[in-house]
Amino acid sequence: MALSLDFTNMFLPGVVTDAEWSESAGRLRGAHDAVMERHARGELGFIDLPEDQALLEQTTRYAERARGRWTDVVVLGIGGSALGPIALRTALRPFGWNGLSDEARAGNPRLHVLDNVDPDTITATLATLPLDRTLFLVISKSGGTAETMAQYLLVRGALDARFGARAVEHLVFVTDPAKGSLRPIATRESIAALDIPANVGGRFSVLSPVGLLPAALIGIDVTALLAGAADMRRRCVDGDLATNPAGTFAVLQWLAHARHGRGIHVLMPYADPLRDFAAWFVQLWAESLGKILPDGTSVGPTPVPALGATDQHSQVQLFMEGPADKTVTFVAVAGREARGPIPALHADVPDLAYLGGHTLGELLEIERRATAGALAARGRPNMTLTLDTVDPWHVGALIQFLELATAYAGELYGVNAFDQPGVELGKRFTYGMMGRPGFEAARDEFAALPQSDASRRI
Ligand SMILES: O=P(O)(O)OC[C@H]1O[C@](O)(CO)[C@@H](O)[C@@H]1O
Repeated sequence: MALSLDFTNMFLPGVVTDAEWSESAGRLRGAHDAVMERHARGELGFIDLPEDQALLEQTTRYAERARGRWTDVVVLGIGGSALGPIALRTALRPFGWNGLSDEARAGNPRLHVLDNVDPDTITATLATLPLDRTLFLVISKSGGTAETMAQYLLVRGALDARFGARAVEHLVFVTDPAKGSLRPIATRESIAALDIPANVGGRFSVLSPVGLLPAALIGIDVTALLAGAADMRRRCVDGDLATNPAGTFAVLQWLAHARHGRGIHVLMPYADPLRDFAAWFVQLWAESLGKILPDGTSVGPTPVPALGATDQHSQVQLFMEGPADKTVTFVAVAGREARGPIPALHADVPDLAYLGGHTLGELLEIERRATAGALAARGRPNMTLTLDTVDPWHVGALIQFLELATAYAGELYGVNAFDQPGVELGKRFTYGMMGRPGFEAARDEFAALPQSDASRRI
């Protein structure tokens, strides 16, 4: 099977029981029906993205026209508008844009994703780019996020100064079809603009032009990406616990948390190309599920990113012997056993000699199995998602798997997985302090908070 989930190690003494598992069948059916009802009402557009031919064509047509013109593509965005493009770049153009030789890039541009407003990073990036050969993708669902707008203003200033009226040729916006500040600017100035459907939220948008456009521009097969996602969508077409992999994952995570206090959910790929998927998953799981219930109770799991084997020498000590409050989901990649043969040298040095004749691929997979076994031996629940290979099809399937699982988990936790009210207060304080009109009350509310106390500084 192209993407499989082994959840044997969730059924350990003191963790998920067979009785809980059987009882969960109805629970998943309820969650699935609730998700599908919202979808039928026109919400949760992420479910339609794998089969949205119009958006795929919009994207590929733009990428075709751009072919050969740019050496560098820069995404301006943050959160869901940056983490998806980064995860795709790392997975499918491995070793980073700057690690690929010109030949390996086969004429495709390099992809940079700003993802922050650190002045040093942005200034340094802009200073090194060949502006005349650089395309900037301004990606924002809301079309108004402060960080992205600030990045845009900086870039726009540089482009205007250099190219005058032709600056707009270096820009493409990816945003809501109607709302936000970017759309009217695009219309007024004839800047190319691609759509994020109104019913697709930022962290669920990687399979819209948010992820597809940067991916297509650097030569990733976005048709295969969507085909893999569509296949996963079909596998999750009903709410049957025996056949729905995303539902199974969501139910197990929820049971481990709600029934057994395992609310820290580690995602640990054993494959460098998938390392940034863990960061993408963190936003998806955290921003979707960390919420306040109507009765005032705060709920939600805490996602933690990790990387195998690297984190075996860092976080795994905590996973093994720290508080019994975690689940670990490994992501394995099959079929790499022959890769990276280790030379048989130093036959007289036992600490080295046993490695000779094995391969790096074998070592990595054995280390993953050893860690999973060791955790299980200590009663620490874990699962393994296995991809046959890391290619666009499998990455698309992985994305749709985790997005559907998040939607189901929202129902199981009893929260709306598709809003993020908790980030608003900090934004209002920022606007107030930055002098944005209409946010004077927020500025005053912030000023009235207890201020930093000199006696508590060192
Ligand atoms: O794509 P936008 O609208 O600029 O939002 C960026 C990010 O900001 C948030 O709205 C809040 O953190 C995320 O949900 C979103 O991914």
